[in-house]
Amino acid sequence: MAQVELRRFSADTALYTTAAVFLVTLLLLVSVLVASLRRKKRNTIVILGLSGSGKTALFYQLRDSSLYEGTVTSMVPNEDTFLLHSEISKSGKIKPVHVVDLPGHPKLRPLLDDYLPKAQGILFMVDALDFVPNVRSTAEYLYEVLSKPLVVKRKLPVLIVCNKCDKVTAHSVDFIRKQLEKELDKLRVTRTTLEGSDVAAEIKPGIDGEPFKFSHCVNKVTMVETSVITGKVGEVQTFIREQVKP
Ligand SMILES: Nc1nc2c(ncn2[C@@H]2O[C@H](COP(=O)(O)OP(=O)(O)OP(=O)(O)O)[C@@H](O)[C@H]2O)c(=O)[nH]1
Ligand SMILES: [Mg+2]
Repeated sequence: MAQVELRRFSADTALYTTAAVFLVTLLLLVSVLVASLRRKKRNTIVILGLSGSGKTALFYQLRDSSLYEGTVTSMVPNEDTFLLHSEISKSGKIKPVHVVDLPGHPKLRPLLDDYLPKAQGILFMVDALDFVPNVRSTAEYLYEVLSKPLVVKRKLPVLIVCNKCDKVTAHSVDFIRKQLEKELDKLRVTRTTLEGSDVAAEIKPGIDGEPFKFSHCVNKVTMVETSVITGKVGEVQTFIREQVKP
């Protein structure tokens, strides 16, 4: 009788040990998988916008909190992987962000297609001071971005950064939003009547038959006001960290 009990006891122990080993192995496998998926997650933020809107100035403000006094238009992409300057004093392991500042020169626009596949979010900069004369070209560039199949299908978040708000004559976010929505609405009609392979590949942003609104886009499109020159870029940093988790 005692022998039967002993045998049952050792059988139970063997069963529990096997189950425990199996569970630990499973847990280990899951954590390795999660870690490798986290590592593969994109950490690139792309800064776009017309020439002179302040992309390079923002890049240096984010990286070094330094004032970029340059007046030279960029001719090559400016990129680096770094911790946002505002996070440097934080303890613990923080994931660095890869920031790419793409030149606004129209001839260099095709570079966009090399960088967008790596992007986790887009900062689209607008010069709020010199906005009215450039509204059409700003809307055209923004349309190009918002209608890219990659942007729509991957639901890439776009933050429209209305820069240079330190100047009293800078336009408000509300004004810029209304004007851009109006222009994008017109572009939806004219672009679809154009011939050409690029246009054919575009996905018309917004809801068909309704006036264009950023809130109708499949991807999240939001707007903020900044002054790169005075360091008022907090909402840009928040946006970056929403896309690239620390
Ligand atoms: N007042 C004011 N000026 C700014 C601000 N941000 C940038 N600037 C100025 O705007 C000008 C253009 O800035 P850049 O950063 O070179 O512009 P960019 O978008 O990189 O232009 P490209 O390289 O030609 O595409 C520079 O003279 C900056 O000093 C700002 O917040 N306020
Ligand atoms: Mg530049």
